[in-house]
Amino acid sequence: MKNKEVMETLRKNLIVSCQALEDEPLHSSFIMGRMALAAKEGGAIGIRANTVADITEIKKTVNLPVIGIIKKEYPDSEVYITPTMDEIDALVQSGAEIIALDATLRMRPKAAELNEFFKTVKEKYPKQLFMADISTVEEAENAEKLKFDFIGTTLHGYTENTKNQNIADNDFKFLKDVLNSITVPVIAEGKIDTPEKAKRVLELGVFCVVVGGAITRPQLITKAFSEKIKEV
Ligand SMILES: CC(=O)N[C@H](C=O)[C@@H](O)[C@H](O)[C@H](O)COP(=O)(O)O
Repeated sequence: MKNKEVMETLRKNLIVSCQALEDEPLHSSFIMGRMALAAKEGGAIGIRANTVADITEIKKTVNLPVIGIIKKEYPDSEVYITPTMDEIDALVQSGAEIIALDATLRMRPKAAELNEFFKTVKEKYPKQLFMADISTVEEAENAEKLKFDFIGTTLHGYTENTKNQNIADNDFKFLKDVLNSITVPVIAEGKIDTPEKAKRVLELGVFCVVVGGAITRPQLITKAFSEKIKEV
């Protein structure tokens, strides 16, 4: 699929994140492939996935554009979503239409800084689409300057600066601030856990929306039920 086609396909649509880490009950590339198929049957137009193994299985199972990431922890950095060139190289090989990476201003492994790192990435892979996973408006503005193709709110609430914050707070105030600050397509991602929230972020003007756990992490879905009934 050409980049222009990918953009057109995803516009105003739903992407489902199909991820299960090693310590999760559904950890299995086969299962992630079936999750992607279920997502497609339900109307998803794209898939977000972690690891080359999962992406390969998903691409065998459904013909949908993929946002690929590799989550990898390094001892010298808090950055874990596609932190280094090793993960970028592997994702390019996997054929992921879009590669997402941590675009916070935190130090990357081996004391690398985002701006220098991403310049090198773009020089190496000028035709690849990239998504910036950010947590603050400042990071969104920086990612726009770096010429990322998409900016996602993925890490809002997951960094030291933003912990305890939720994208839906104050009728999506953070998201509105991001949308007012940049012109690059914004992808709403992270804790969009109801169909109503997905609709609301599209009304506010995001390019498309990614939903993960609320669709593909049954242990979290179950927890929401089991905790609710305890209120009785
Ligand atoms: C913070 C982080 O590591 N987020 C990850 C990024 O890929 C995934 O674990 C999330 O499931 C994904 O962003 C979708 O979000 P939610 O599952 O809340 O709909």
